[in-house]
Amino acid sequence: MGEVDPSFVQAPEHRPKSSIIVAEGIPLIDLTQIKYQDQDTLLVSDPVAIQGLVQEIGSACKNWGFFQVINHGVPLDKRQRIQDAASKFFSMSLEEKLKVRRDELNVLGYFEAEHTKNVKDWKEIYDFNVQEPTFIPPSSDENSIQFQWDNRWPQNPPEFREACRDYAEEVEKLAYKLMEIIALSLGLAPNKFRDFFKHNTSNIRLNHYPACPYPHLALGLGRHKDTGVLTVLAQDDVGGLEVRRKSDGEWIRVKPIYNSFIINVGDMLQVWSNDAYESVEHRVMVNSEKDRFSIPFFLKPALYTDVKPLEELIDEKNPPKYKPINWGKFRATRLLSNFVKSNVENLQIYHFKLSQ
Ligand SMILES: O=C(O)CCC(=O)C(=O)O
Ligand SMILES: [Fe+2]
Repeated sequence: MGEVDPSFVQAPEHRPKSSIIVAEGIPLIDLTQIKYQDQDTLLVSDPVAIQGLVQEIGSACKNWGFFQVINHGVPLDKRQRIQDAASKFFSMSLEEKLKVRRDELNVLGYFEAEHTKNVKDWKEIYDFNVQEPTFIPPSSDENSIQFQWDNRWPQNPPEFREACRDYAEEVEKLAYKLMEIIALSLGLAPNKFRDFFKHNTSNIRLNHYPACPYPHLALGLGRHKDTGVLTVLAQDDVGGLEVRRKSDGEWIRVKPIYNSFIINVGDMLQVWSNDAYESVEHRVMVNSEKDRFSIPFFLKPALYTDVKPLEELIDEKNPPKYKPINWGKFRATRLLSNFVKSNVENLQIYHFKLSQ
């Protein structure tokens, strides 16, 4: 088996425990009621009809920051096609995959050296943006780095690009439906968030966690919070995702449920909601026998968006907890720190907290 490369080894306090808590787990929510809605028509022609669902999703966002959905309306064949394409892509030679490798300037494509909290993850990934081309606002800062946001499509497998695009279209619709419900759950107009996504920077990531001989030392993905607004994650049947339970800080394993999606609140929704909903830490265990694949869709606003607590949610008793965060700058700073391994913590939303 040989020695493990030390760059993968987690500090003892962050290593996986030998006992797994499955417990109650994150809430499971049935979306049958909104399954057939199109994203162009508001759901709330009859808000009373979906009141129960709004409440369920609101409590899940508040108490867990995570939930799982079934009967979500994303066609299974499109999910299967992207899963197959991902598996074929990752099974190609490293040389082939490196042709579309991400670097300091090209932020999309293949990457096999990601560090989370400065420890290397046991995984390889492929990122693409959902909106092509990504809308880049003119920069007012001459010194800012001009990243390349163009998708870097591999030549093989030939069906890759189409499978990615078809799936993205469906999962994006689901994300917008969920954002309407989330708006309602915060007492906002259902279309409150819509304009933020006109020039969105949402992306999809294909994750491949190869079987790992050191499951007690390494993690597939170290503990982190998602920076965007909302994540819609498809995981396969291997399992390994753990969520930090808000009530007591325990790591709870998310049990795979066939054809379900895992939804979680991202940092930007935490800021918009002025901490009503929090972005929760999660991490991924590796498996010593099986490879695991997962596909998160990260809903993200336009680069020019200044994210700040929404006016409707603040008043004298509940003053804003954050200074405005320019999404483009926040993202650029994080991209730079993710690329180089450094010993300082990368930029987090609490750096923008206002003292109360
Ligand atoms: O693979 C998973 O289950 C989670 C992936 C994840 O958290 C991420 O890519 O941000
Ligand atoms: Fe994540």
